Amino acid sequence: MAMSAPVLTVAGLHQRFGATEVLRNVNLQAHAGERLALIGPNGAGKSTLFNAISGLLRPSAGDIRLHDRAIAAMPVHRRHQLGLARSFQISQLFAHLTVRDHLRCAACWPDGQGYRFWRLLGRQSALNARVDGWLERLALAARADDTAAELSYAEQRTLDIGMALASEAQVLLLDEPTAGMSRSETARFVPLLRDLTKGKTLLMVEHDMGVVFELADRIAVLVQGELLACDTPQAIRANPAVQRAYLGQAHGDHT
Ligand SMILES: Nc1ncnc2c1ncn2[C@@H]1O[C@H](COP(=O)(O)OP(=O)(O)OP(=O)(O)O)[C@@H](O)[C@H]1O
Repeated sequence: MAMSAPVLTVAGLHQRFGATEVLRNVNLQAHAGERLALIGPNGAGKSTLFNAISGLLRPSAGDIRLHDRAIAAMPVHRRHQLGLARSFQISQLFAHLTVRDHLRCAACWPDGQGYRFWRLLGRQSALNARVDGWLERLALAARADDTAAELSYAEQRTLDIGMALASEAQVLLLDEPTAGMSRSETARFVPLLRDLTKGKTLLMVEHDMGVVFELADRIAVLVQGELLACDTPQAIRANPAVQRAYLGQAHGDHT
């Protein structure tokens, strides 16, 4: 994995809000098929980094590259067209649209048709077969004709992530994927997420250290806007600077 060219590169990233520098010279790479978790204390700059990568913020300085394309100045939809999708902590679903129709919308995206043609495309059997496949993989087949509002919170998160996957995004940014879930929902969701995202490049912000250590291939630790370390879970667990800055307390709290 370390030999492959990075899929996502953050290089020398700075983010200032007025006089306050919230991110300072952040350098990060994610490789194809790698699951990278971003952790750090409250206010460390995790959401700010996510916002810069997904396109909600224009960095003050530095580069963000998707494969070899510079994306730091691109609007969100262009990044999505290039295969970068973000799932939000609060699901971005339409309350009255069914699960099947959500997935149908998302599955139209790679055909380059845009959302407005989804009704027309819905008649096509290839698209329907693709959507049926996603319903199975997401374990949402029994909920296909229910509206998003009728789903449990965990099912809504699953659908939200499923839409990113159905749009054939290769790089997924997941904003606290298990936040708000009960322990049993999290226990069911983590293996599902692992299975669904196999082969995808994943960058996630997650506060639950149990989830982080179970899912991540590498963990990036952000402290006060600077990247303190980025390494395997074992190395991060053993890193004295990380323990001092954050993990000693947080790991004990969450697991
Ligand atoms: N638009 C903004 N304008 C000014 N300051 C901001 C803005 N957005 C974030 N900040 C500040 O930047 C710092 C980092 O915030 P950020 O939300 O990125 O941290 P975080 O690591 O995601 O925290 P948490 O774990 O609590 O979500 C905080 O001090 C926050 O107050």
